[in-house]
Amino acid sequence: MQFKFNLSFQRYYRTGSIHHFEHRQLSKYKLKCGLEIHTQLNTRKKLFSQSTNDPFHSIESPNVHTSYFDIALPGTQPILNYEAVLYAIRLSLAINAKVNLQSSFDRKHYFYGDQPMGYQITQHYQPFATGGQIKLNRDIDGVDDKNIRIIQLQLEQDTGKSVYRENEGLTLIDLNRSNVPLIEMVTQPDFTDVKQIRAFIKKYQNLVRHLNVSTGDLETGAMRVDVNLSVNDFARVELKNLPNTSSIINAVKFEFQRQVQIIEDGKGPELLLHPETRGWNGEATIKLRSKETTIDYRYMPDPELPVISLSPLAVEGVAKTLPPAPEDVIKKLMAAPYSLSLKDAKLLTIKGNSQDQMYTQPELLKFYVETFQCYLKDVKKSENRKINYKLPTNWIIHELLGILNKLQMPLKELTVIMTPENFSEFLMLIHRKEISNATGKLLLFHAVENLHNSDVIKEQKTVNFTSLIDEYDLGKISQIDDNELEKLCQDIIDEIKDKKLIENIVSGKKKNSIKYLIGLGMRVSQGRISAQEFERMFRKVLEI
Ligand SMILES: Nc1ncnc2c1ncn2[C@@H]1O[C@H](COP(=O)(O)OP(=O)(O)OP(=O)(O)O)[C@@H](O)[C@H]1O
Ligand SMILES: [Mg+2]
Ligand SMILES: [Mg+2]
Repeated sequence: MQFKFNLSFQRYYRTGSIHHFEHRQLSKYKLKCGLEIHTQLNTRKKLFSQSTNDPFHSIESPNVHTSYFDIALPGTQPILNYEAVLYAIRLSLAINAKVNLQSSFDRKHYFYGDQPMGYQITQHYQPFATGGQIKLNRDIDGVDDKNIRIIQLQLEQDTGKSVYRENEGLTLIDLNRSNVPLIEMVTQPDFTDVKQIRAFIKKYQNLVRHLNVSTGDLETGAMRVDVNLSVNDFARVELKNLPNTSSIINAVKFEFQRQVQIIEDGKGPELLLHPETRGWNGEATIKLRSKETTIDYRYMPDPELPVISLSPLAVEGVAKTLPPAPEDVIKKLMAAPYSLSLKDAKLLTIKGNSQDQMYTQPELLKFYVETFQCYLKDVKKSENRKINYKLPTNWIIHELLGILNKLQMPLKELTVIMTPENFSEFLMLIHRKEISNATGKLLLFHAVENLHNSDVIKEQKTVNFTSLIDEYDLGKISQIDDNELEKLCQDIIDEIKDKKLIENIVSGKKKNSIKYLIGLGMRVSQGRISAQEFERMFRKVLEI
């Protein structure tokens, strides 16, 4: 039956008739979803041992970050890592959850090869924090305003990893991940469509990165999302092992349709009465286990771990160190005087993928804000008082970061010698039209590259752009003689071997190829003559 249904679903889907289906029928079907999100904390040590918390070396070097406790040698006992407790307070406060001053650990029993103790230490009866919410916001998250309530947060251990070598009939066990601290955050079933789920995951991911409690990466498994889903209040189905956002979204879409179809066929009472757990094979959700085979975890308080007893002062202390929420920073940047676009404001606030960045968001934001303030002051002193709000972002986000990436130079290193005052000096050269954009790009690149390769950094002298312009001979030829420019364009045309190209430009067959000529001109003139000037002159010379 199941299989038959899947085929008919595929047919619906592929022929596109799903749209009719949606309009005609779907309003009758109410989706209800709740999420459980597991996040690895990036503390230095593991949750209950002194091993290094570094779960991502498994393939090259399995089982290197393991203590006797992590591999469950009999007689070893857990000792709580307080850093994890501080991280948990941070995250709880950031989502307005109530930190419980007393919380405790419980054992959740199940048998699995990568779970050597035979149970996982979690918080079942008295979780770490309760309540709270995350608000989805139309202007920032791109979905209608919606409040997602949080049920609770609990601290728990991660398990080890099983590596299956099916053709050899082997399962290898790697315990580097065993006992890595996790926070499980559980939401109320408040989600009513898939866009809210996508926005929420992104927002929560941004938050844990912003708070510096986790890398938040889904690809590495540092963040793992389980989705609980029901339709019209039939039993909830839990979707597990969803490796990335697109599988989460596709699995939810599929599962919703599957349940709708079952209800349509009148089989809801028969098939959707019992909770079940399903996985995702890339095309369909597949049954992993049903209620009947659900394990009885035999939860019991862990007798080896005392209750976590927090003083209200500890919680207040952490509260004082919390950075402003990302969306407050974004709103501020989008308002005057910065007036940034949502995209640029996000870039300055929200950490992207955690790997290989030459800067942290707070460093970048500080540099931007300070440069912006200097630029405002400098503009007030200049003749042209019209503020170009985009100038600081364009040059910092779009140009400077590109250069730093190319040179693999950290922003921190650069800002010692290229201060916000210096950078504003550079922006003013463009503001006053003393140099063109193209020259600006060259100048900035040379300046950063030189600093990168020289001893200036050690001497900690700051950069002086005005003298660099002379040094590199980059002054803009603002009053270029038309005859000279004409000769330059003629020379460029004469030197082109591909005469067909010129013919095609003239005949209009390949109009756009004139850009190639302009590019050559810009290169020859080192960007000191503008593209518009070149275009005008090439057209004149070629008589088009
Ligand atoms: N009717 C429902 N439809 C959809 N989701 C639901 C429904 N009822 C509860 N949920 C969601 O199911 C999730 C229950 O998670 P919780 O961690 O409490 O229990 P669990 O899944 O049984 O335990 P485990 O941690 O072992 O997976 C919550 O996210 C909740 O919002
Ligand atoms: Mg669950
Ligand atoms: Mg759970």
